[in-house]
Amino acid sequence: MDADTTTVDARAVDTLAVHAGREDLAGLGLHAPPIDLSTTYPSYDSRGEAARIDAFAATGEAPEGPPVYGRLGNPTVARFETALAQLEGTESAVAFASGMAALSAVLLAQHATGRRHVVAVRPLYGCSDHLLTAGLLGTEVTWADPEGVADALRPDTALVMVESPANPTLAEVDLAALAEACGTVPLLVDNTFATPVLQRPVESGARLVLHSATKYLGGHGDVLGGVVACDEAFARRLRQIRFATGGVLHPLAGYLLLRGLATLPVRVRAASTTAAGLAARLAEDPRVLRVHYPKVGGAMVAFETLADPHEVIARVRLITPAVSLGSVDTLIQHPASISHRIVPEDDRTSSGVSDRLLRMSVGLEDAEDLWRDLDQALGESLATPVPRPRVQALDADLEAQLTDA
Ligand code: MET
Repeated sequence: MDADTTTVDARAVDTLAVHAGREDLAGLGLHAPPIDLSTTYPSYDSRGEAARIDAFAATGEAPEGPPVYGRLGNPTVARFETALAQLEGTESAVAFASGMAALSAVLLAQHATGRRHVVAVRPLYGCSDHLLTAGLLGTEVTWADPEGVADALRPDTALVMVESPANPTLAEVDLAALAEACGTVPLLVDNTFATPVLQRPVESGARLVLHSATKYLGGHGDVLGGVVACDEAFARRLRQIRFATGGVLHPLAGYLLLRGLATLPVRVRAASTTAAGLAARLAEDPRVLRVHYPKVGGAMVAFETLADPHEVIARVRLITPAVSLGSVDTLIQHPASISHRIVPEDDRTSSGVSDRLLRMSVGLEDAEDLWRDLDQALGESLATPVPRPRVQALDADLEAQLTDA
């Protein structure tokens, strides 16, 4: 693509979201990006193909021209990668079949250097926690508070990993301070919840930015994907891992993700406005113990109720009772039962994922309609009001009192 990078660098996120990855379309006489479903790419020049395979194996650089075979790359997926890299402010991005495939590729790339130690900050999405804790890819993990990361680093530390805002508590980390504490160890920030509309972690010193593209990037609950935005040197290693292990993003998914990016800023801002309003109303509600809403904003709200959280889930009628997030419809789920079920109970609760916590992904519905549904789902007012902090992180003492009661 012939993008003028000086101009592109100066463009606002709203403009990039609409135009990035599509720079060549007018020249091709196209409006919608073409979908290339090829698994293989014919060539009468086997010597040339051998050279291209050798070059890819040696460098991981995306092949010029047709990619030989679908596992080396795909032009439709490449458009999404180009666009996401521009939105995150990185040189490159490498897309995968899911967020977990993307995280696995980062771990494999680092472990291939002989370093298997990872320092991570809880909470993380339950399956990310599980992948590190269970050592399925040979990882040895040390869990640390953000302030303890520097002390947890070892000569064989391959990676520091954090989510901010974190899934599901929406806890935030000072990314610039954390990046400083990491020194030369790469910092991976899962930016799924904030999206590049609200936060660009590389500007704070992160080397790797992870997304479950299934969520806000896709935005409509109809595509699974993952992506790592990073410098080109790391992207080359990720492409080699992707080629060898096969966790590729399907071209149709690439098309849908590029299409989703175009509306990302308007979706995120609209849903964030509604989410902030709902968080404020929940914080004033006597049936709600605690509300978690991040300073960076966003469309995720977490809260704890005195009512049985399973009953609240059972009573929603407009809100969709489902795991996942980032869709146009509002979703609610109980992390201790679903998204974080696989994390051992003690680890879950000690990282703030209480059994009372509900996590809501606010969509694009009317705010009053959503409030009416939440209001009826929360049930009758309590006979005995409980003293309640407002919007803040978990209060361990109060939680203990409630558990004992
Ligand atoms: C399979 S459970 C979780 C899916 C998604 N990562 C979420 O947090 O909702």
